[in-house]
Amino acid sequence: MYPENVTVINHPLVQHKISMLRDIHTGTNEFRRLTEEIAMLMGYEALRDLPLEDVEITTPLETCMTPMIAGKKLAVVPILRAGLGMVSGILALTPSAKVGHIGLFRDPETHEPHEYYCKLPDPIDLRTIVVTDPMLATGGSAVAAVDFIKQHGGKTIKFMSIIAAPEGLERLSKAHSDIQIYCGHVDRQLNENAYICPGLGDAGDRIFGTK
Ligand SMILES: O=P(O)(O)OC[C@H]1O[C@H](OP(=O)(O)OP(=O)(O)O)[C@H](O)[C@@H]1O
Ligand SMILES: O=c1cc[nH]c(=O)[nH]1
Ligand SMILES: [Mg+2]
Repeated sequence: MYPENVTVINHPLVQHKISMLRDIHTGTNEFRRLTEEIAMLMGYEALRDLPLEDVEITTPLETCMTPMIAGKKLAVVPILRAGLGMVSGILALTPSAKVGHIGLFRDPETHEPHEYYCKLPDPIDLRTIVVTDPMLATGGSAVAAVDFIKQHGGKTIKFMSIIAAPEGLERLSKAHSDIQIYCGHVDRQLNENAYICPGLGDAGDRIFGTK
């Protein structure tokens, strides 16, 4: 039903929390908490292919070889602002991950993304990079962020969004068929202002309490 590089994480806990996130009555505090929890649950799934290596551990009874995550080369890269809300959820799983930032805002008229900040951890080419943004609408911001990471040398990229529009999902998966895309729910469509319907409104504003 979706392109090969797309995974919809339809776990009941994720679906339940997304429904709470959508609710117009969900205030900033709860919205932040839910965004963090959903990111953690999605991260559990999105990171299931992290490489393991056997290391020697001494238990109270004996010494054994037992698996641990190989290397420590993970980077979480939120798309500012809204992607920031997902970072703590991923870091709860991988506390040693480095964090980069890509600042993009969408022009309200043209819906084209504009970059205003970029800082990525070195060596970016050796890291698994998890890009976070709760909303994948037209896909313009996601495509621009992944373009940018690739220009800086990034190779292994996973994109995580909580809600995706079919239009954005198609655009991102076509533009970057070599990355893995994870989303919590695929909504019906974009409206004339390129907002996702039914969606949840403006994720950045709801996370940070701005309007
Ligand atoms: O798929 P697109 O059509 O590009 O739209 C999605 C982008 O729009 C929102 O950011 P916004 O521009 O509102 O910035 P903000 O996070 O600072 O609020 C959202 O967080 C995505 O980054
Ligand atoms: O529905 C949308 C679309 C873009 N950005 C948002 O925050 N929400
Ligand atoms: Mg916004």
